Amino acid sequence: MSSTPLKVAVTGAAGQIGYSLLFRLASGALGDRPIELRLLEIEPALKALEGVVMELDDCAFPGLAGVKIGSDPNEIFDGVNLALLVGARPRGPGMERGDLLSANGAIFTAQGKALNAVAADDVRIGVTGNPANTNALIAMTNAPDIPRERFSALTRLDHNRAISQLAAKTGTPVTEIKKMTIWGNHSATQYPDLFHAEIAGKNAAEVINDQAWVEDYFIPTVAKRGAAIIDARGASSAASAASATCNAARDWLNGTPADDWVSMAVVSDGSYGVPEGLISSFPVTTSNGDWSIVQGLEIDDFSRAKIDASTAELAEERQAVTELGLI
Ligand SMILES: NC(=O)C1=CN([C@@H]2O[C@H](COP(=O)(O)OP(=O)(O)OC[C@H]3O[C@@H](n4cnc5c(N)ncnc54)[C@H](O)[C@@H]3O)[C@@H](O)[C@H]2O)C=CC1
Ligand SMILES: O=C([O-])CC(=O)C(=O)O
Repeated sequence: MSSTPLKVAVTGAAGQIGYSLLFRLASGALGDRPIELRLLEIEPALKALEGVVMELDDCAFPGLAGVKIGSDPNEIFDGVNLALLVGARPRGPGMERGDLLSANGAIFTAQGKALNAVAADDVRIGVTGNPANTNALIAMTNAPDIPRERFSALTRLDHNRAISQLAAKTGTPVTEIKKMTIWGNHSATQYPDLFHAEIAGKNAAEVINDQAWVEDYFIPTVAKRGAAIIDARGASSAASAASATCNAARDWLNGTPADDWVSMAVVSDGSYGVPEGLISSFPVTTSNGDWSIVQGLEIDDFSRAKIDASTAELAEERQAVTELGLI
């Protein structure tokens, strides 16, 4: 393992997710390698961010090699190996993700360009800020010199939510649930697919053996969990989103176990009929910082319709940001 610190940029670092994410990263969520944090915020939030940095200092984290803050992406992204793009306008009560497209498009255009100009050659970019898939598409398109495979949008929170629901339903530890898949968009159209998942080594759909539960409870509970949390908390999920952001980055950099896979929204190569170029969630394995889409899964008519509906929404979002001139 390299002892040179991994340079990790976090945008929106003074926000809700940032307040959980920074402390997880600094305490070793990505592994034993020390990290240097590069924190990007808008000018008015820098004072609050200074307070968060005081708290990071006060934790005396052994693995935190340095912290730099600022509002200029060209300075903050300089030489970064990992960029976690969290900063965006979050959804409030009654808002759909479409409302966020134009509000957030400009942010991801500028950040894509800055990453293209100054990030390290090995940079990996994870987008958490919503609408995450399309924000990642905007950043990727505005960073033509960075390989497209280096961009990913977060569907790991949905993946974790799906695992948790299956664990609760079957009384099984979460560690026994493997090969969960989220397909499509990080939105209410996403398709949490348990037909290839395993519970203690057995096919999850066969263990559950209750299609009505899958259709009427499992899928909507996972897909609408974000809205349920906003409704209950009056603010969108933050600690769980930070946790999933760490899980996704750790697995991307360090690899997935041989008997499992994870869900990541990555650029489609046309696999499973998902239109080429969309950033859509797939089952993936990772190794040495690279991902590959798990191939050869059988997709029945029920799953096909669900995947198609979510990817159609992604194609509409792509069309909308094309018309806005963002890509
Ligand atoms: N993909 C996922 O699973 C999830 C995504 N989210 C999304 O994550 C995003 C952040 O959520 P919160 O932390 O709760 O929001 P927040 O509003 O608490 O924090 C966002 C921060 O981003 C900053 N920001 C805005 N424009 C920026 C820019 N151009 N550069 C740098 N920073 C900028 C704001 O000043 C603010 O501090 C939202 O878009 C939210 O919808 C939230 C939960 C789950
Ligand atoms: O739903 C939202 O706006 C926040 C989010 O992405 C989630 O919790 O999955």
